[in-house]
Amino acid sequence: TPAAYSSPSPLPPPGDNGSAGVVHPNGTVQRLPDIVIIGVRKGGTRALIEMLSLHSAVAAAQNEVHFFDWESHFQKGLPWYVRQMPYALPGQLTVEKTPAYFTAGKVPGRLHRVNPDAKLLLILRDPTERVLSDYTQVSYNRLLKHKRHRPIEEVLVKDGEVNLDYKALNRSLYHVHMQNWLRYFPLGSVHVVDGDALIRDPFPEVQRVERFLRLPPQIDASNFYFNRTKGFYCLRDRGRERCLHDSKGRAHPRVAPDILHKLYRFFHEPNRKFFELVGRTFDWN
Ligand SMILES: Nc1ncnc2c1ncn2[C@@H]1O[C@H](COP(=O)(O)OS(=O)(=O)O)[C@@H](OP(=O)(O)O)[C@H]1O
Repeated sequence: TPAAYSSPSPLPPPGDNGSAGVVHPNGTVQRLPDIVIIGVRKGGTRALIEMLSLHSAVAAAQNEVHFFDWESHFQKGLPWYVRQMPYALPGQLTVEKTPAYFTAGKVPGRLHRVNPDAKLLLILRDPTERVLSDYTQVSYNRLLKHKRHRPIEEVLVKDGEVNLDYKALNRSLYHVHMQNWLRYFPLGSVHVVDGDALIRDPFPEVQRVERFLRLPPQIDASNFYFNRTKGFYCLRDRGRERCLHDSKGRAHPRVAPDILHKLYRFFHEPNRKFFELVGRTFDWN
């Protein structure tokens, strides 16, 4: 009832997510997501949600919703969140992706209160590669706004050491953020997608996601084809071919080998901690 949302907290009391759906005359329903792609920023979240949308039992939100991490959105309350969701057919699972969720401290607790049974997809890349991708995106946006951007070496290193003040570096400390998620969600609720593998050969990774979500296997090898111009796999959906937007798959800056090695070394211990947390290793530098 609307009164429930006029309380100081934008969320109803725990266990009450009765707001959960808006049913439309055509039989579709907008409801809280069953699946949330929580990140990581630049991990391949767009590719993942597009690939998952190939499945007929998945309805995906088009835009990043930023409900749990942006206060201005969060204050609008659950009914607003639900209205950002796609129109799902009966039997379809709803999914949204907001890459910033993974590294935003308040998100796991908030999401857990709304849907403790949510299935979480986390797509990760080699942490160094992710930093370079993050840097590339930020400098590209600054360039568009005619703002100055600092050369990569200047942001990565300070007084000869890895610059811990650089925010993009923190976002690649996967164990720190994962620990925060595991305070609220059991490991079994999180499936980690190997973002580097998804770039090289998406189909097996997508099959693993299908299995985790207990979806009947439906996505097929023929849904993917390598586009040599783009240099990435693109999608074939009922005969129609499409690649991701040009903002996906940008060239990264060249970094001096000694700095690159410093970064690899820096991430070695955090990576080990992450592998321990999730009981699995990844092929990172
Ligand atoms: N098939 C396919 N086509 C194009 N791009 C692909 C694909 N699969 C994964 N990727 C990688 O996705 C990276 C962008 O990640 P995100 O979508 O998570 O970025 S964002 O956080 O939403 O901005 C993007 O990072 P960059 O290469 O650094 O641009 C891509 O490497």
